[in-house]
Amino acid sequence: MTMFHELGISEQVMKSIQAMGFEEATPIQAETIPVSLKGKDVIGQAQTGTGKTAAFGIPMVEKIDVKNPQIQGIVVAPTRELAIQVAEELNRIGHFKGVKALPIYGGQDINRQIRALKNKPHIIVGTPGRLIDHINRRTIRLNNIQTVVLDEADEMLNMGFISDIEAILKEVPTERQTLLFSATMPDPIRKIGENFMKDPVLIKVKAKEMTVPNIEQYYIEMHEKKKFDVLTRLLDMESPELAIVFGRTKRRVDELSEALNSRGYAAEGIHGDLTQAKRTSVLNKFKSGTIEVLVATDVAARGLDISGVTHVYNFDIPQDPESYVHRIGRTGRAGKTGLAYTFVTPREMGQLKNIERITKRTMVRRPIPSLDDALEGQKRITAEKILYTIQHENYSFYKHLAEELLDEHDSVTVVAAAIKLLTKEPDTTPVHLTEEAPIIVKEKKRDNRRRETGKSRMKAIHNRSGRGRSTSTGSARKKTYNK
Ligand SMILES: Nc1ncnc2c1ncn2[C@@H]1O[C@H](COP(=O)(O)OP(=O)(O)OP(=O)(O)O)[C@@H](O)[C@H]1O
Ligand SMILES: [Mg+2]
Repeated sequence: MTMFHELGISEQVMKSIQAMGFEEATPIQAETIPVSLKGKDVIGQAQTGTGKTAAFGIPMVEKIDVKNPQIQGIVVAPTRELAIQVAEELNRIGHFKGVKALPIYGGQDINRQIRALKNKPHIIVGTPGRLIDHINRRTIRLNNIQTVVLDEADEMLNMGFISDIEAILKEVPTERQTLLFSATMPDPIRKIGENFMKDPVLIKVKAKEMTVPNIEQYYIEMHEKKKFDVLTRLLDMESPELAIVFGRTKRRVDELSEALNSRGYAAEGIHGDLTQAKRTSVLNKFKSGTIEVLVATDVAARGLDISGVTHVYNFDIPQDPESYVHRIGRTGRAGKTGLAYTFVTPREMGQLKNIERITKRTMVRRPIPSLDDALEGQKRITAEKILYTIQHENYSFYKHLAEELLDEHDSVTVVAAAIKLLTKEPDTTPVHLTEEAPIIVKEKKRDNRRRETGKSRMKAIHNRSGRGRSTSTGSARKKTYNK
């Protein structure tokens, strides 16, 4: 256990940390903050939701000279929403010191950003495309930058972004400090990152698994056509506080959110083809609980920190193990618990095994839930609501009517009718979903990372299916197990 004041942090920043409600430093913070304060380049890898933002944010803010009006630090992030979130966190950390961070991202009026830049932010948090735009217009100058952070570094150094990153780093003085952070860091990508760094210190918070232990991980094998019913049954059974459903494509996300709405769920979609205004409004509605299901492409997979996300559903299995780690990491953050379900078609079982091998964690097989399971779940929720009302609310106003009803009917009849009225019965409104092609991986594809013998692979398969069966408790579940 490490307290923040043991890490050499100034009084002003300590005040912010207290105001943010942080008591102890998380392991990645305890390990990286002292090294980073010494000015060393750092590659920091730790599981999702373990406070990597403050791990780079605290030393970054410490290094800023508030009297210097030039941009001294830059954070590059893969999505607009993440850039906004990271800038917010840096502003919180920098509050008492007077350090200002500004998010710069595509889809927002560039002139508005140019005006905001006149306020002389000390740190810019940007998405690559828009940053390059500003560099080319000479509306931001990076010649005084001392610290560069690549958040979600493996994503930023991947094919889609690498040339942008190179273009940005060309503008930054070479005698800078460079920090790379992510929950995942495949070796080949880490090596690319090292080319941009000076004697980097690799700080990897030791963990047996790549995913957080407090996320329960399940998979359900089913045919493509069954997926939507399974999703709605699970939502009925588990009534998540907030849930994220990940789909593979933008079309998928649009169709899924429409289908969920037609069955009475408050859902909206987020993906890269929507206007920024729409993306922001959907995300805000989700944060405030106006919508309870966010349907998303991988645009929402990385970095987003939304409290209250209790469930993640991979409606389509992710393209790669890293995406899996980040998607499910939207729940189970900062020590909270979470549940993750992955839907897998029979032809995609190879991909599931790949994910399990790379994350070093097995998912527990779950049976296909039945309509009865869904109804039972909703009935239980009604009962919980009634009990809560009995204990915590004032219902004396309704007692007279209750007595009148009980004069004519027995109590079980009255209560059963009331439960029926309060219970959302499973809705089977037909919906339209275009089929997605399955992800078929040859088992050998990623074996260069961690070779596995045929024998141990068989053992893994055997263990998993064994565990799946032992978790199917009720008879209804057992019946549907092999559907
Ligand atoms: N020392 C701390 N004590 C308590 N809460 C903390 C601490 N550090 C960070 N947090 C909180 O934990 C949550 C997750 O932090 P953060 O978003 O930085 O995680 P992350 O490691 O960057 O995750 P991801 O890999 O998903 O990006 C945030 O809500 C943050 O405020
Ligand atoms: Mg993060």
